[in-house]
Formats: sequence, C-alpha cells, structure tokens
Amino acid sequence: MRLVELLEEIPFYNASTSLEGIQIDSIEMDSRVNSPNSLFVCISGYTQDGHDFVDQAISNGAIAIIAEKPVKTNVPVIMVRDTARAMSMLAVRFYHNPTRKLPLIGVTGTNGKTTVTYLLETIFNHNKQKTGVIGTIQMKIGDETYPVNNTTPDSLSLQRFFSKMLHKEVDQAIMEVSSHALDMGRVHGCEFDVAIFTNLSQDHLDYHKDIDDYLRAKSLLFAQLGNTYAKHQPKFAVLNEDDPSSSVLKRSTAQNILTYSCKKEADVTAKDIRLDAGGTSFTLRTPVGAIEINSKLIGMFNVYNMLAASTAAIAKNIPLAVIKDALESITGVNGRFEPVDEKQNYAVIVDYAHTPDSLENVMQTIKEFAEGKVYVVVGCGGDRDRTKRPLMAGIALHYADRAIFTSDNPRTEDPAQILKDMTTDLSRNKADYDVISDRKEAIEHAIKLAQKNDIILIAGKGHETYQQIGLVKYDFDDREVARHAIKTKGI
Ligand SMILES: CC(=O)N[C@H]1[C@@H](OP(=O)(O)OP(=O)(O)OC[C@H]2O[C@@H](n3ccc(=O)[nH]c3=O)[C@H](O)[C@@H]2O)O[C@H](CO)[C@@H](O)[C@@H]1O[C@H](C)C(=O)N[C@@H](C)C(=O)N[C@H](CCC(=O)O)C(=O)O
Ligand SMILES: Nc1ncnc2c1ncn2[C@@H]1O[C@H](COP(=O)(O)OP(=O)(O)OP(=O)(O)O)[C@@H](O)[C@H]1O
Ligand SMILES: N[C@H](CCC[C@H](N)C(=O)O)C(=O)O
Ligand SMILES: [Mg+2]
Repeated sequence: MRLVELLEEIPFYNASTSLEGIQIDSIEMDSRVNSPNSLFVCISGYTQDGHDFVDQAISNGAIAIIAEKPVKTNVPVIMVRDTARAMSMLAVRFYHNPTRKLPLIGVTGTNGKTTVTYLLETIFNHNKQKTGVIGTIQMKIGDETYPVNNTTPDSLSLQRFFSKMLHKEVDQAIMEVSSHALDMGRVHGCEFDVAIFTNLSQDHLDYHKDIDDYLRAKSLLFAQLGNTYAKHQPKFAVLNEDDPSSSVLKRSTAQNILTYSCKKEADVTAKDIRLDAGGTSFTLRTPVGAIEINSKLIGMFNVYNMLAASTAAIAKNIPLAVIKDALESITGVNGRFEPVDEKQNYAVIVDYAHTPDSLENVMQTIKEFAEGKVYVVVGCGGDRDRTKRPLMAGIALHYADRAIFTSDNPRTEDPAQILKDMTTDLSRNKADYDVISDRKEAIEHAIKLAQKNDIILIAGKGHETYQQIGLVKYDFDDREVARHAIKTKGI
C-alpha cells in the first residue's frame, strides 16, 4: 500500500521528508521481526520503548518510522501524537477494516470469558458456520490453532488475524475482550455485532485504580458497540441481569439490549435448575420458545455461561434446537473443572480459578458434591493484584478441609512474600494448611493425603503448561504433575 494512502486517516502528522512513492508491504511494532519494506511503529511500552529499537527495525526491513518522540535516523520519520492510537488506525486501514465484513462477538467480564467463547464456537459449528476464536488459551481458525501471549492481542496482531479469518472464509469471529485491552485501546477499530458481559468481581487491581475504574474499562466495549460503520445489522449488548454492574453497562450503550438471568425477569432465563456431580439440567426460556438443556458441565457458574452464550446465539438467529445439541455435546473446556482420572478412588480436578470469585464458585460446587474431604492446592500470581491474595487464601480455607498454599507464576516477585501476603492475616489455625512453595511438591503432598472419596482441587493454572519464575517460563502442567503423582502413589 502507498504510505501516503495509509496515512490518510491520521490527523496532524509531520513527516521528516516527502513520503511520495514509498510503498509499504507490512506494519510492525517489534524490531526483532524481519519484515522487508515495513513501516515500524515505535510504542512506548511499560517495560521497554520501541523508539530505542529503530536501528534494529531498519536492519530488519523497516523503510519508514512512526514515532511520538524524536528519533535519529536516515529513513523517513512520521511524528504523531500517540503511536499506540495511530497503530490501531493504521492496522485497520492496512488490513482493509476486516471486522466491517466479519461478524464479531466480544465477551468481557471477570470470569467465564474463555468458557463462553468456547460454548459459542461449538454452537456456531453445530450451525455449520466456520468460526475464528481469539482468547486466553489460543487463537483459532476452524481447527487450526495459533499461540497467544495475551488474552486480547495488540491492535496490529488483532487486525492481521481478522484479515486472515476473512481470507479463510470464517463466518463468525468470537473473542475475549480483557479490561486491559479495552483500557489500552487494543480493540480500537473493531466493529462488534454482539457484546457479552459475564460478571464483575475483584481482579486486576494492580492495573485498575479501583473496582469502578475496572468496570469503566469493561463498559468501553458496550460504548463502542455499533459506534463505527454500521453493517446494517442490529447490534446487541448481552447482559447478566443478576450482576449489579449490568445497570452501568445498560447506560453505556445505545444499541439493543438482551438480558439473561437465573433469578429475575429477563429476556432469557434458566428455570428448574438441577445441579449434580454429573452435570446440570435446566429449562432455557427465550423470546423464541423454551427448551430443556441437559449439560455435562458442572456448577451454577456454568449455567450462567450457557445462558450468556445462548442469549448471544439467539441474537444471531440460531435455532434453539441447534443451541441445545451444541451445549449438550460439550463435555468440558480445556483446564476448566478438568478431572485427572487415573481410576484412583479419590477425585483430582484442575481448574483455572485465579480470582476470589471464581475460586469461591468452584469450591462451593465441589463442597456441595463432596462425600469425603476437600483439599485445595492454590497460589496467587506474582506481579498481579496483591489485594486478592488474602481473600483467595481465606476462601480456600473456608471451603476446604485442608489447603496447601503454593506458587502460581511468581514472575519477578519473591514466592515466599506472595505466600506471606496470602497467609499473614488468616484467622484459621495454622494446623489447617500447609505452605509448600514448590508447586510440584505441593501437588504431590495433596495426592499423598487423599483417601477414598476425597476431592483435590488444583486451582489457578488450568490449561497453562508453564510456571513462570523470574522472566523464565519453565515447562509445568498441573495435569501431568498430578497424573504422575497419582500413578506413583498407586491406585
Ligand atoms: C502491561 C501490559 O499489558 N503489557 C503489554 C504490553 O507490553 P509492554 O508495554 O511491556 O511492551 P514492551 O515490552 O515494553 O515493549 C514496548 C514496545 O517495544 C517493542 N520492542 C521491545 C523490545 C525489542 O527488542 N524490540 C521492540 O521493538 C515491543 O514490540 C513493543 O512494541 O504490550 C505487549 C504487546 O502487546 C503485551 O504482550 C504486554 O502484555 C503483558 C505480557 C501482560 O502480561 N499483560 C497482561 C497484564 C494483560 O494484558 N492481560 C490481559 C488479560 C487479563 C485477564 O483477562 O485476566 C490480556 O489481555 O492478556
Ligand atoms: N461465569 C462464571 N462465574 C464465576 N466463575 C466462573 C465462571 N465461569 C468460569 N468460572 C471460574 O473461573 C475460571 C476461569 O474461567 P474462564 O477461563 O472461562 O474465565 P476468563 O474470564 O476467560 O478468565 P481470564 O480472565 O483469565 O481470561 C474457571 O476455571 C472457573 O473456576
Ligand atoms: N490473565 C490472567 C491469568 C492469571 C493466571 C494465573 N495462573 C496467574 O498467573 O496469576 C493474568 O495474566 O493476570
Ligand atoms: Mg480467558
């Protein structure tokens, strides 16, 4: 694309030289990527500054630079006020505004986003539609998977991936939209058809000033809904009527609203809910009829996830019978309430609960069905919200007969300090818990303790296949470690 054409929507830029005749083959924000004839955008990051890597970018193929601070170089430099904002606009333009043509559902909320995107993927696939999914575990087009660093990638990677989805004839894109992404403008230029809210509870207070600031970030998804170029289709906000934050989100959007609830009047409701250790049944009542759902997913929180996905599917005119078939076909989601079954006479469940609310939900569910003792192995992430640490430890001890506190991606923090933050103010007796910093040892310890009919919950890492200590990610998979420990103990 001609550089001057690419810059047409960027206001008030200054160029160090004439840009006529410059042809751009790609946009990059990482100097380490080799990319001939590229436009390099210097991002002032949290840990590093892209302006410092201009020379490397040029040696890797950059022929023009977008900057917000002066840089010394011989290639043309285009100065803008905010490079991150410019990057999202440039990416949208370079990839020909893919989400204007690609139907897009965004899912936000503290817990349940990955689960809801997976439920929706299954529903659309049952409706014979090809899907593209972006989220915590991976990015996907049909059955092809691509690795991710973030739940919601930066705007450049996003627009590039949407463009790939269009080329691969995806009918429906579904993505998780994190509060960080909304706050940092990673989804600027994305045109959503449906925006789903799951719930709001405490998390990420290391990044957001307080819970109101966190909700404000979430509300941006709803404010953004339908505010760009209309695709001449109705737009829907899908809101959880049982979560008080929905009242704020209702005021954030000018588009249609569909609500779902297990407790109140709403557009879509779950009635006659029956929960047991083998699954969940309920009657799904909707504006287009009612249908009985018999799901293998466990726990009340999954009724909410199924309601959120069903409501969005109804907004997209998917028949109820298809929704039912899809939901009933799902046995579980990778790393979410995932059993590790080696035919041992106690249960081991690996789950991604890493917030106070999700830990409470999952522990409540386990406690309800437990015949024997409940053990929990849990830690809290380093370089993340410190205030959730004592809350999570308190919840673990409230529901479990015994807790084993351990490490969960300590990152650059001292693991012992994280464990101290978790345990210092605990009201329960020290005899009710163990502190074992090494996660492998902690899991092995829990498995040694378990007897017939007991349940061990290993929380926090779910699908993750690494443990990050310092800046290094070591191979680590709770499921593999547990499996090995079960076999070593003997069945
Ligand atoms: C705080 C935060 O969100 N940071 C994100 C940010 O990183 P950063 O600002 O530190 O980037 P940086 O490393 O300083 O680099 C700045 C610029 O220099 C460039 N650079 C850097 C080095 C070099 O040699 N050459 C070079 O060009 C980089 O490519 C970049 O353009 O930009 C990166 C690229 O987009 C993100 O991967 C990174 O996410 C980090 C890994 C992260 O942990 N983010 C978390 C907090 C996050 O966003 N989480 C949410 C989900 C949370 C949830 O829902 O639970 C998410 O959406 O993932
Ligand atoms: N609707 C829900 N309400 C509360 N807790 C939930 C809900 N759905 C799932 N959980 C719990 O939260 C954990 C994470 O679920 P999931 O991965 O779907 O959420 P997420 O919002 O994608 O998380 P992340 O912010 O890390 O991407 C699950 O393992 C489960 O314990
Ligand atoms: N998206 C979340 C994941 C947390 C998972 C947990 N295992 C941890 O490392 O704290 C985050 O980056 O805060
Ligand atoms: Mg997720």
